[in-house]
Amino acid sequence: MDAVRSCWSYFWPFRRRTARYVTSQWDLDTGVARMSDEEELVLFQDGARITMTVLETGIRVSTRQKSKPSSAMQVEVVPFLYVLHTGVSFTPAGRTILELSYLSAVSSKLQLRQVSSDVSAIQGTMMLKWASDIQAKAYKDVTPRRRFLVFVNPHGGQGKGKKLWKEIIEPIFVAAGCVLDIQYTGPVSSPTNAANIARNVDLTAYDALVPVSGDGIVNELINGLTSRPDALSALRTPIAPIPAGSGNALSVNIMGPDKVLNVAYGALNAIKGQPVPLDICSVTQGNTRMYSFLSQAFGLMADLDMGTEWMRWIGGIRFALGYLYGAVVGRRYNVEITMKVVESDKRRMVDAYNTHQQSPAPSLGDDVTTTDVRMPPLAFGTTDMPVPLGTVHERLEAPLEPGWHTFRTPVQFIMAGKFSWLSRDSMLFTLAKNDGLIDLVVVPPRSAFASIKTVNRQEDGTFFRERDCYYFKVEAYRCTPLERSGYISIDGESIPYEPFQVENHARLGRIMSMDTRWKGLERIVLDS
Ligand SMILES: Nc1ncnc2c1ncn2[C@@H]1O[C@H](COP(=O)(O)OP(=O)(O)OP(=O)(O)O)[C@@H](O)[C@H]1O
Repeated sequence: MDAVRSCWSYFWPFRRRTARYVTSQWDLDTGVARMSDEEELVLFQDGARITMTVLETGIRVSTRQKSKPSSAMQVEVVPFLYVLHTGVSFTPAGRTILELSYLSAVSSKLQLRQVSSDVSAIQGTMMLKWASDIQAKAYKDVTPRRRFLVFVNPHGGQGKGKKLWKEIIEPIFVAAGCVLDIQYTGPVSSPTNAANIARNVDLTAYDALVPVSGDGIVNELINGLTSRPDALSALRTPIAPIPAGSGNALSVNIMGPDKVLNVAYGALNAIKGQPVPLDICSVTQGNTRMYSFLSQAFGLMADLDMGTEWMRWIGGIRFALGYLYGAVVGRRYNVEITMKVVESDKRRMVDAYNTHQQSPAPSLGDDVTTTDVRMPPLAFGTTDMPVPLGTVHERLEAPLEPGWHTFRTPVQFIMAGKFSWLSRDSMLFTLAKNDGLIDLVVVPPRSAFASIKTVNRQEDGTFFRERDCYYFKVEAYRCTPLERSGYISIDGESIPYEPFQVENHARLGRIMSMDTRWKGLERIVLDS
């Protein structure tokens, strides 16, 4: 073999001639599909010659337009993850048709590509094996043809939900052979609100609930599922969010801030993702119990969300404008906050975060199975009951001993959350790990200058380092507004401006994700 190779290189001019011969053969191409011994498949579709070679990690797809033989060949390696479907069908007329659909990453947005080509000239069994091998690699750990209950919010984000669904997401699901039930959601007041549907639907018919929306519909789905008599088993139906709202925080935390711009990636996540556990928080106001999976906000951070609803049409930038306005006006909010602190030392929290990032992600198999399907009782009661005040502080301070602490103090804002990203340009809970605890950030009143100066620190996740950013890991907390009016936001939705209490329930829900870890900073290095 070596001798042949050295002969070959010695006669290099023949190599060039052979190459030319291959090029000229292009003109003689008959347009008949063929497969070489190396399993290189040559197909013809819409005036293009497509050559496919199966590699270890995916398929190399080389496309050349027949009308322009001299044009450059477009070559793309499609990872198996991006392959939606490969199959062979036989027509009544005796033709063999290969169908292959995949997401192409050639342009900045993932694009659906579909090949459907007559491959009758290739032996049928050979073609079947080729297609089924690829299909098996494309769906290595996942069942193909998932059954989805899709919730399209036509009103979500900038009102583009329906268009995104029709033009991008539905074609991808259809190409992947998914079985679809589609519900267009209505406002909370209507019977077609997402919570109502989730409360009543037969969940055994679906592999996932797919909201084409922002976080508001996900919140409604979770509240609908938790209100069922079979709440705990219902919550195990994975939710696969597709970012079509204005904030889309859940999707950012699954896919990362760049991929979240790509709704096709969200569709792929629904098709190929695996369920990962999701903590859910109980929020009580008197005898009302509701659920939150993302964040709770009080003060400026609630005002900039709820107070800018009227600017929804401009997209996510409304949050930035709301923040700037509040900072310049210098609003302060008097509050009493009581919390059960587990950790309040930033250095120790950073160490724990870095250790978590390096250790294997917890799997669903670690979950304790229980026969009880109702929501767990409240460990810390409701706002109707006295809460242990613990040590009472008249001003903010940290670190604190673990246990109950109460602050009575004016604040600029209080925010509690479960994930690093609040939106694709805001990382407030840098140390969050969705790990059974709630990350609670309390910021005292600040000058407009200090607020604006640190805006970019919320973007890059360094805000928690600010001396006046008090960062706590808590099991539960109660927030009592001491002013008459304002906003409280739960997962971006407004609730009455009254005391509210929050406690965490670990791993009750399921979210579909192609990553076993929630997105956040890889590693945090604190200055010495
Ligand atoms: N057909 C509809 N018309 C009006 N409002 C609707 C309709 N369907 C749903 N809604 C309401 O829209 C609200 C927001 O939905 P969604 O989460 O999709 O978008 P968003 O709030 O823009 O996104 P984000 O929470 O990421 O900012 C929900 O509270 C829901 O009640």
